[in-house]
Formats: sequence, structure tokens, C-alpha cells
Amino acid sequence: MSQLEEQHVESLSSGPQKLQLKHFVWSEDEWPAIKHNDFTKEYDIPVISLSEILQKPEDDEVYKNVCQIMVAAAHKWGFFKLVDHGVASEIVDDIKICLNDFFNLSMEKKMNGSRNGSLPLGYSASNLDYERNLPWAEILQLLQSPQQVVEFWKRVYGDDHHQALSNAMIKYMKAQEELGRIILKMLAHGLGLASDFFTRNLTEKEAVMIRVNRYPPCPLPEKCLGLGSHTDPHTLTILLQDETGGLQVLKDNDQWFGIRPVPTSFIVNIGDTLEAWTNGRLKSVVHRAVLNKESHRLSIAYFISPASTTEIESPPELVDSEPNPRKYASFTWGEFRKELLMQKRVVGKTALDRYLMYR
Ligand SMILES: O=C(O)CCC(=O)C(=O)O
Ligand SMILES: [Fe+2]
Repeated sequence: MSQLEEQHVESLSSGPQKLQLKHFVWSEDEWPAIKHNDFTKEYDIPVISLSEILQKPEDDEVYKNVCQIMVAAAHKWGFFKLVDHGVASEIVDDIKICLNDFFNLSMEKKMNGSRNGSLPLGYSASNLDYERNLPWAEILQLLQSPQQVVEFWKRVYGDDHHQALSNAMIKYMKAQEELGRIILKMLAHGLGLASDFFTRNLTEKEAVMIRVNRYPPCPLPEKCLGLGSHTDPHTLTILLQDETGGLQVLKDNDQWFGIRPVPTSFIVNIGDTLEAWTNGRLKSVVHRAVLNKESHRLSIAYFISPASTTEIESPPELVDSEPNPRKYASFTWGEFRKELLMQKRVVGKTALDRYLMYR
């Protein structure tokens, strides 16, 4: 073991245990071979602009065309970048500033907002519960519930100072909710479904979750990971990443490539639930977050889910006996979420396997 690996990791030690760098070293088969700022020309996910269509009716040819492009990207890559999305830049700038200020607080202050219930909500830094392959990250998870957001920021900043933070986060969630509806309508339309096929089930605000990841600089980025390879179990993710770079996506199950940050864009990716819902037409693709030695990196994932009782079953339009038989048994989002909560973490693309009809 090198001396470096004996180093104490102050930025991520939240409990009584003094974590050392060696605790964060991953198994060798997970070590990232490409760096956070390695981007290839050949591969990158499509960029989709909404500038032409935000005001257009659904029968407009331009609208239809962009819906088709979006479905094609979600089918082939499972990911796309969204620009000209209509979310005001102040809303995005405000939330970034607020969250960076929060993560820059002392660990003691941040721990005022630590997870304090059975659900994984609130602030947490890595801890030895993970046993191995510790993610090199600080995480803040909250449901889309204004009360919960206010309560969290009050715990951290006190009654007098929480207002700005609470407002910034609630505004951001609202903007993401609206954008999520636009995207899900476009995907439904592009798949030949009623355009409210997905959105009519978005009736339970608290089914939606925000997860903020802050990755401190890491002395050993070649052996550690911010977030290991996984798919998102939810329906749709809208991700904001800063300019640092670090999100990598697995292509054809064997090749990692980096997603180049584009200022003011969001990254949209398909979750497992939407893959099952569309009988595999839209793909939930494995991704991870890699680290760097120099700078902190912030990403904000907004995970959209339908009401817990929503039956996830692909509609007849997307199923035929040949060549697209039904791939997944139907399940409710609530049932799937409960099983996920019992698992400590999702590794690779395995969560949905339990519903596969043919193995
Ligand atoms: O930090 C990133 O770029 C990825 C975050 C992510 O995949 C997640 O939170 O599920
Ligand atoms: Fe993810």
C-alpha cells in the first residue's frame, strides 16, 4: 500500500471513523481508463434544441420532426443533450451557487442536514456502510416536496437564513418539472402514443427526487470513482453538470466515452422504468462519474417518476408478437421503488432484470 493510500480523507469523513484513501480504491475491473476530460470526436450524444418548438402545436411538422429525433436519440443512446430548453439561466445559476456554498460549509454544519430517517434523504458523505467500492462523493437527496426542502435548509442554516436556499431549490424543481413534462410529451408523441400517455401519471409530486452529487478533488482518480456504473431506475433523468467533465456513458456494453459539458445544456437520460414502459424502445444506459485531481465537480440529477400506483405496462402500440413481444411483466413504480430501497445500491444494469419475461 502506498503512503498516498494511507492518507486521511478529510473532505469525506463525516462520522467517527477516519476514512483513508485506501477505503475509496475500487476493484481493478472498475478503474476508469479514460479521464474526466477525455472526449472523443466520434462519439458524443446528440444535441437537441427546443428553440423551434416550444411554442408550436403538436400537429406542427417541425414539432413532429424534433419528437422523432428525440425518440431516435433515446433509442440509440439512451441519452441526449438539451439546449434552448426554456429554463431561465438565473434559476440554474442560483441553484448552483446555493449548492456550492452548502457543500463548502464545514462538515459539522453540513451534518445538521444529515439523513435522519429511514429514507435516504438529506445530506450524506461516503461511509463504510458501503463496505467496498466507496463512492468518492457527497450527496444531497430530497423529494420534490416544498415542506421537506424548507425543513432541510432550516436544519442547515436556521430559521432566518434558509429562505434564499429554499426558494432557489423550489424554483429549480418547478422548472425541471415543467421541462420533464415537455420531454415526456415529446417522447410519447414520437412513439405514436397519446401525448399525455406518460405525463397523466405524474400526479404524485413526492415520487420525484432531486439528487445533488458533489465530487471533491481526488488524489487518485485512476483508481476511484465518484459514482460507479449504474442505470437510473426512475423514468426520466434531467441532469445538470458543471463545466468540469466526468460523466461517462457505456456504449454497446463495452466502451466508455465522456460526455462533453455544453454550457447551459441539460443532459437527459432514460431510466429503467421508461425502458420497461416502452417495451425496450427507449434505452436505459449504464453510466458513471469519474474524478479529477484538481477541482470539485457538481451535478444535479432530477429523477422523474409517476405515482406509486402507476402500472408500468407497455401499451399495445409498442408490442407485437413478432418482432417485439412483451419483454417485461407489468409492475407498479411503488413496488419497484420498494425493492430498490432494500438494495444498498444499483450496480450496472440489473435492477429491471427481475421483471424480464424471458431470460
Ligand atoms: O455526476 C454525474 O454526472 C452523474 C450522476 C448520476 O448518474 C446520478 O446521480 O444518477
Ligand atoms: Fe445516474
